[in-house]
Amino acid sequence: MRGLAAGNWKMNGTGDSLSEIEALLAQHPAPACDVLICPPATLLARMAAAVQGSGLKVGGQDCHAAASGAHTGDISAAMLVDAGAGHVILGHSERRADHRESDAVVAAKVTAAQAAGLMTIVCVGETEAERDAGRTLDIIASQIDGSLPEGTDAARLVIAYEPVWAIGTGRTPTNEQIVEVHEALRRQLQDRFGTAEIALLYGGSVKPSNAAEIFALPDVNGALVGGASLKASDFGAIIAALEAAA
Ligand SMILES: O=C[C@H](O)COP(=O)(O)O
Repeated sequence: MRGLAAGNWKMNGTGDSLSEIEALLAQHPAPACDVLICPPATLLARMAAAVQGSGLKVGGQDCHAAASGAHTGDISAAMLVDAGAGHVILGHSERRADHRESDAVVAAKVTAAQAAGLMTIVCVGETEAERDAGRTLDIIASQIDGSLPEGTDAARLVIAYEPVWAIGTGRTPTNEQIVEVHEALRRQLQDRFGTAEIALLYGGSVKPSNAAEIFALPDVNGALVGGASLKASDFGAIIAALEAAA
């Protein structure tokens, strides 16, 4: 399956930051893997215009489960599509923590986003306390069960495994820990959807210096990158590592 290097800019970036996209396009005019940037919503339409006709895609970082209505500050899936998005990240641990998003809320968003035609990148991952208690695989299996609603379209699904304790900390799991979780995810998704074609991304402190090693692991089909996606030079090096791993 084609690898996916996805960048999540989180709450970073203004109009000036679009120069990083121009630099990335100059470095990777025709990437041999899928490349996605999810900027803040304020930049989505401008970034979509900037990457038009290139191999680079843009996506949202979240959407509301409702199609429209009285939800101040929220954005619907159709609005993301209208702004040029083809993907949306759902259930990121920062949304789960900052906005108390439950698995059921994430599941409702998956239904709405897929109905609007978006590829959905659903995030799962354990906290450090859960890992220390030996509950990692149970937590992740339960997040997958709860966050993927009946009727989920596997062809519009990507899963990102992001250990909460590895996000933005510079710490990463061991290769064995990543493989253990990705193998469990692969089995669970194969059992439920009857396909091994769902891309599994690893996320959490991916950077140019560790990307090649992570991409060489079985059942790792790419990465969801936070901090290192903000600079074209760093994200470009991660894209190159994924291209080389194919
Ligand atoms: O969505 C991205 C992840 O939360 C990873 O963030 P990070 O690469 O800054 O650790």
